[in-house]
Amino acid sequence: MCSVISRIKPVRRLVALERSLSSKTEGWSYAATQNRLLCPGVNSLVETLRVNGRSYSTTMAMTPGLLFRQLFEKESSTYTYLLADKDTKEAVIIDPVLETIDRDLKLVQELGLKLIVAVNTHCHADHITSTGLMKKRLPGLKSAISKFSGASADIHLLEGDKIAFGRHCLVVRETPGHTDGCTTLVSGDESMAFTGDALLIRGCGRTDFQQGCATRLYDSVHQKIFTLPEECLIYPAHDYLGQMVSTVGEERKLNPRLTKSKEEFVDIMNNLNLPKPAKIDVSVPANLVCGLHGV
Ligand SMILES: N[C@@H](CCC(=O)N[C@@H](CSS)C(=O)NCC(=O)O)C(=O)O
Repeated sequence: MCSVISRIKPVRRLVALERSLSSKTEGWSYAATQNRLLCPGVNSLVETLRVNGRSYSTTMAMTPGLLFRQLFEKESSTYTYLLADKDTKEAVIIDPVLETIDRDLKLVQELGLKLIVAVNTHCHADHITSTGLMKKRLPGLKSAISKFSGASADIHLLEGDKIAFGRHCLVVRETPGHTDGCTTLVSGDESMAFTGDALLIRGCGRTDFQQGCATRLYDSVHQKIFTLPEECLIYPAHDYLGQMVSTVGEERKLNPRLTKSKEEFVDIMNNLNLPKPAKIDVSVPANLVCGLHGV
């Protein structure tokens, strides 16, 4: 197993999480987030969250020592996320897109970061990942994706795996349903969840291709995402309406699909009648090999 990935038994995970939460510094603690006030309409660009009297943009990390950037690729409406330890400079990128590789690597370089893992939340059908090309440009960079994606990568992720960067980490939760290999990546303090296409803001990933299964997606979201703290920020892989962030509490209450019964959800998903993603026939084969096929 790669050294940046640690696999711990589920019973030990709680103990480890408790330890990491109790070691917070700068007068901030996970418990403190329980008191934070969410401004109304947290989705909007300019609104703020308040923690212990301090204001934060919804695109800033609230974990001390964590650098966080939300980046957008407009053709596929994909969000890429860059997270780094401010002290060690070790960084992880989530769902980078081929078209924006130069922008993303420039930012990494400008910020003096050392990118150690490029992770895909799943095998995307609508755009080509840049992880393969990034690996060519940054020797030492490791690619990661779920074992159940069927895609090649340096690291095949499983439930409970931890992707460590400096003193931070992302914990893998398997959330299949949009595809078999969908994962949600949760920050170690459970303040942020990168949900890929499993849960979108007021929506969810479609289930009509690539092993899609509406009942599986419903169970994944209810068991693996809606069980996170209600203040946990939701960062999806896409948004088609300009929304950038939500929370577990908001989606539990307001998601028009996932607040329904499982039977109603399946009916909604079976009747979306969406056109196929325009690039599906090139994206899927390419993403099965880190985005390098035919590129
Ligand atoms: N028009 C886009 C594809 C839009 C789309 O199908 N998005 C997917 C996620 S990317 S596979 C999805 O699950 N959408 C759910 C929804 O309710 O919109 C294109 O041609 O690429």
